[in-house]
Amino acid sequence: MQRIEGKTVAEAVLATLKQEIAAMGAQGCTPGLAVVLVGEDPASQVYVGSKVKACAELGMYSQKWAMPAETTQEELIDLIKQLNADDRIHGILVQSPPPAHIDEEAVVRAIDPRKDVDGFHPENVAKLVLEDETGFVPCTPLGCMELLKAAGICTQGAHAVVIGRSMIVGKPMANLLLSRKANATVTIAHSRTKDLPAVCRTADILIAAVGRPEMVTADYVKEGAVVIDVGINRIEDPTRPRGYRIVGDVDFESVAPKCKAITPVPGGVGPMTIAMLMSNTVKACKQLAAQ
Ligand SMILES: Nc1nc2c(c(=O)[nH]1)N[C@@H](CN(C=O)c1ccc(C(=O)N[C@@H](CCC(=O)O)C(=O)O)cc1)CN2
Repeated sequence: MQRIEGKTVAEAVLATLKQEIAAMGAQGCTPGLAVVLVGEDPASQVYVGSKVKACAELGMYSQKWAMPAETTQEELIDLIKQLNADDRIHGILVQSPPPAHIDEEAVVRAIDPRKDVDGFHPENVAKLVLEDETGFVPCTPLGCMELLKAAGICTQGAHAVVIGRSMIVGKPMANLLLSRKANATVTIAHSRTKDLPAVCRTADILIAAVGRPEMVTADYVKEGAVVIDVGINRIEDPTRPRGYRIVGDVDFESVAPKCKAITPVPGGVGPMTIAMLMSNTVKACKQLAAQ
């Protein structure tokens, strides 16, 4: 069994980006990212902190906007308009999920698609489906594809099963696997799929993006399959100093012995999400500079 170390792959991606950013800076073009957080969700605060830290480590410009939970939709969209017009900013993202009173779709539509480094804007969704590489692909599925590549997993003709149909992971993941580059045969499964374990057992590559702690057990996995665990779930654990631990959607202990390769949680897909965000911001900077 090969353990796919996302942390190591992410570090390599970031090291390459750091050199590229230094060269861009010498040409007078430093990529800039604006990260917007509405509310005080503890996990979101951690992720936003990691994004700003990654920018600093790479020599990128960043702005962090921490707004109170009661921020109105109008105030948030006003900020986005301001960031759209700011030449120092090439990438804009609003940390998800926002508070319930915010219409996330309307907020995403307000972002200039050329600065939508999360790849959530309908224009970028369309570009992914059309395989137009000028668009931005959501960071987590993009990171999963990089992990498959780094681990030497061939997707050509493979049967990939994606569990989950979210706009952030499941749907873009399926599109990437289906693309003419990857050429996988793709099944998208979800909570209403009949006999989910049986469907998953047909997968050469199983992508778990359900958001349910350790739901995918050994009976979901074919012998020799590749398993990519996208889940990041906090579960209570009084033995830990923080009072919780992070587990994936896959029960690693029972599944790993059956796998050809598997990603751990933590240290698998999560760090790649941040690395791909940095990569998308560099791409946005280059594309905007070329216009
Ligand atoms: N606007 C967005 N919101 C959200 C996205 C996104 O891509 N754009 N993805 C997730 C959260 N996320 C980044 O935003 C993210 C999640 C997890 C990790 C990560 O590195 N996890 C570590 C464990 C971290 C911990 O201890 O808590 C790991 O897996 O090793 C990075 C980014 C939802 N929202």
